[in-house]
Amino acid sequence: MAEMLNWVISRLTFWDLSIAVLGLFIFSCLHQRFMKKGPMMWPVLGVLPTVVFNMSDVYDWGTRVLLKAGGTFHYRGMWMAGAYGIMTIDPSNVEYMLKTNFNNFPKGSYYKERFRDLLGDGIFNSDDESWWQQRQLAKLEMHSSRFVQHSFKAMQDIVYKKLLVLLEKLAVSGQCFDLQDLLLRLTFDNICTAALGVDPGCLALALPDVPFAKAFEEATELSLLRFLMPPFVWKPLKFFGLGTERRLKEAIKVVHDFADKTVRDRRNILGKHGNLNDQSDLLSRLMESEEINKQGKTKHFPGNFLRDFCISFILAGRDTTSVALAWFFWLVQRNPDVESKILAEIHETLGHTDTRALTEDGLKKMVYLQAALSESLRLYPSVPIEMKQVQEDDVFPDGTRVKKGARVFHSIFSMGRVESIWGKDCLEFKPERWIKDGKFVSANQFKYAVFNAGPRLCLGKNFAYTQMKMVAASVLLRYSIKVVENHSVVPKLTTTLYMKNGLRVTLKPRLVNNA
Ligand code: HEM
Repeated sequence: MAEMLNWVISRLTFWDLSIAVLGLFIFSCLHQRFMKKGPMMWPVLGVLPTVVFNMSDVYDWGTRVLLKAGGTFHYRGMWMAGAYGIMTIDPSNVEYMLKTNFNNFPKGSYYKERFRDLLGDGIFNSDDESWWQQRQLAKLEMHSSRFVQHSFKAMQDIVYKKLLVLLEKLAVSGQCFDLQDLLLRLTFDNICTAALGVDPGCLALALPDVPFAKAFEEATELSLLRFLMPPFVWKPLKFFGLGTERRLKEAIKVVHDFADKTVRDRRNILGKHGNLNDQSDLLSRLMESEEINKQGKTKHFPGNFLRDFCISFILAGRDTTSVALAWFFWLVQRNPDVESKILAEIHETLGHTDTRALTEDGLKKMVYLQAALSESLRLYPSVPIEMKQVQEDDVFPDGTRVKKGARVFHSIFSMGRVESIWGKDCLEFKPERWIKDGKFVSANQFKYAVFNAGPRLCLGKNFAYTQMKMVAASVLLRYSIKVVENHSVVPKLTTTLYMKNGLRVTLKPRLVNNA
């Protein structure tokens, strides 16, 4: 037998070997293509080439593949890169991961390692005890009537004193502009005011480049780049301070310096006045909540706690509502019947008030607007895909097995387009699906995971709805929005669902008294 094998090997040529390897390659591709569920996995390169081929329409392609695979598939990344796991849109799997067996699906080291330089151990980048403590603190402060009133007042100021003034100028000039960019500026100013008590001024009339905002954006984008690069590339770049890692370090320094200075200045004010009674932002509230020990000395939060806490908070609330509003305005102008119903509801709510200013109670009454915003987020969720890392081997409710260290993705974008969840009209923009007997009816968290679900449910959900309703109603009441002809509206491939080319629009004032 051994002699025969030697005889065969001695006669093999280079071409024989090449043909054998090619045959094996084709066999493995065909086996994968026809015998397994999910996207095509290539030998050595895993799912990578398939994703690259479908990059131009990656979200819709992903939805098609997930539906064809019955809701869940296994994937694997490049050989030796250690990337493997599953992708799912099965609500029972999502519930299992986000609630039932929550502790086995943390954010995990893969995510945290890439964001640690920017976010430290802030709430958005922590698990276990550290996350839980920050969550309790944030919940307490954010749900206090003081914070709610302060943030509402801040929203009113930003909308009436800045956004509407700017829109008036743009409407009069008839100029075409990027509405998404304005909304991003608005929410950045708003979240910084709520978190730090500082308005960076991005939405000023001249639309300036604000170094802190620019650095924040760059630091986020460059941290995300670490998810696309293998560690053996970004880690040496970081060590030697080269390329993108050098730029990341510089951007993070600007962000941290700004936040550190804000914390220092606030401490000085607290030291001088003994209280921060006239400040209702999150940072001031946290500082005032620091314990005072028996000797009358303050026990400060450790290290960079306050800075990391606020930066995480800004990251969480920065672009999510602005991109949601951009998709909402785009969908509304394509659906004039929806627009008419929203307008009718705004007029009904405002009644005969002279100021045409929206109150908190007024916004709460706007059920149809709430439905239209929820519907828009269903089709275009601000966070399209979420990821968790498996702690210990586990089995999902649909029978899928996952190994320790695997990464589990759930596609919120695809879940919003599943017939078995939303019905045959799942691809249509229909706010009515959220209303029953004149009341807004929420969807099951695990089918509509737009704000996450379970113990890590988004802490800013109420804040976000109030902000979105305030902006949407104030703008639609005064202007009809026209998207520039032939402007291509497509999603950008990143962790937040930006419009890749922005939203180029012109404004037409409505024929009413714009007080
Ligand atoms: C349309 C707007 C928003 C959407 C769709 C949204 C969605 C989400 C999602 C999907 C998560 C989970 C992220 C993760 O764990 O990786 C999350 C977490 C969070 N969100 Fe929001 N968010 C929105 C607005 C906001 C706003 C305005 C704020 C702040 C005022 C905020 C504060 C937070 C915080 C602090 C967390 C972390 C919660 C935790 O880990 O316990 N969000 N949000």
